[in-house]
Amino acid sequence: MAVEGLTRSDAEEELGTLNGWAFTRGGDAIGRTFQFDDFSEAFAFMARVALLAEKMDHHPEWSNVYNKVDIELTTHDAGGLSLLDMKMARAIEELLA
Ligand SMILES: C[C@H](O)[C@H](O)[C@H]1CNC2=NC(N)=NC(=O)C2=N1
Repeated sequence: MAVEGLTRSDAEEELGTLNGWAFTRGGDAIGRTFQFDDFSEAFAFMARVALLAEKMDHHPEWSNVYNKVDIELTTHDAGGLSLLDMKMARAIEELLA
């Protein structure tokens, strides 16, 4: 299913309203590292993000090492960033608020 991509300037504007996310992949994705006290906290966070991903039908690319979770968001169906990535980044932040 095609999803409309974001222009660079729209993506920059959205990014400005998020905390700690930065462009990666030359602007085709956004990424952020989350750090927790231990693995248990990190994995609990991942479980919540997984449920969010299923609800949004939008899935992160991520990795975990002990207490750290690296997340990259991009929209495969758009070949780059879309509003869905920004919406998901915001929803992930809200999980931690
Ligand atoms: C068929 C299904 O809805 C699509 O493949 C969804 C699933 N999750 C997705 N996740 C991400 N990150 N990008 C997508 O384009 C995407 N597409």
